[in-house]
Amino acid sequence: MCLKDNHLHLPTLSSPFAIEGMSFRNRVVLAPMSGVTDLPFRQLAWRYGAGLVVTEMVASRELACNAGESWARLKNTGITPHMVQLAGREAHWMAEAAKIAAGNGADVIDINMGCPAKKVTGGYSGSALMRDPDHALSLIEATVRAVDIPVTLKMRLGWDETTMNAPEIARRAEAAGIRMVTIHGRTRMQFYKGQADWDAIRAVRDAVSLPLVANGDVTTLDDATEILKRSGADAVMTGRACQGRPWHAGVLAGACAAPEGQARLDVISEHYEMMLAFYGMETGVRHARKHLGWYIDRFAPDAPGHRKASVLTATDHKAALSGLLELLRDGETAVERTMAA
Ligand SMILES: Cc1cc2nc3c(=O)[nH]c(=O)nc-3n(C[C@H](O)[C@H](O)[C@H](O)COP(=O)(O)O)c2cc1C
Repeated sequence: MCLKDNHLHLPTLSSPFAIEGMSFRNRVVLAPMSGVTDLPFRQLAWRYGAGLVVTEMVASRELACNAGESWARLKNTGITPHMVQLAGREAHWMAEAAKIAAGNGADVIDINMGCPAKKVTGGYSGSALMRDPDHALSLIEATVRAVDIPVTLKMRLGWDETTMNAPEIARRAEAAGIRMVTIHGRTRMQFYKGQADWDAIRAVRDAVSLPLVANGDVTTLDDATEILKRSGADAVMTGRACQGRPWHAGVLAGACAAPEGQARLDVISEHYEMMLAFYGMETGVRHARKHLGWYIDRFAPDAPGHRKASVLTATDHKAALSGLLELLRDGETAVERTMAA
């Protein structure tokens, strides 16, 4: 297909798209992010109009053995479809975990083959699986066989620049029954360095006819349009750009306007309360700190260090929230003053 044709057929971000057996309300997907896209965050992203949201990765063996925080990661209320991401290195545990997830309300299982973290790749899961496509395929086949809900796959371009095997794995995954592939346009060895290579994702487009989601450094509407054009993908996935603005995927999809002023403070307060309710007071206060930090960095970037630190170290939830709101109000006043000058 020539570029001109491709441009003419560029899908609109706000339009629905489908995988076999299921359709999604638009083409902007919130990326799975461990420690970030917990249930409160996903609920907000969903309410503001993200087309699809994905849980944090759930370690398959832990889930099957009832250990760790896996069960909390599996929870869902009010989001349809419920897409659960599983990570693991053994076909047996992936299959067991997939059955548990499906039995507990998952509508889609996503297999994580993209995580670069040493803790994960050291255990030969995440992107390490891309180094051994035969083994990766055995995991995929076992997962697909275990459940009768759609199974999707998220991976990188390859392990490093000499082994860009995403097209080969995608082709084999399609034959094994995978229903959608997401590609982060970096290799594992790049971690998060440099720019994601949106053009390189096109090699996967050319290899499979599955629905394809393109990911990596999508922040603005222009980025979202450009990654679709360059990769030939059907949908985009955005991750870090949503930190400190859970509504952002919905904004990119044209489903909502970014909240401003008091409306923004209200969402942020609600997010805080949701985290306290989800994790319990003590863990909630600790867990919420990274989100508060992102809100401050985004909306009060010039906040004095000592005020930011006092919000982020507060152990009392009321003190943390009131300190945060004060900082954000001051941040807005500073922006208004700059604009008036
Ligand atoms: C804090 C953090 C946690 C992540 N956790 C996961 C995860 O659990 N599963 C996964 O497939 N990818 C994970 N990723 C990768 C993202 O899903 C996404 O592929 C990557 O951030 C690139 O997209 P972006 O440039 O829009 O952020 C994580 C990324 C970040 C920054």
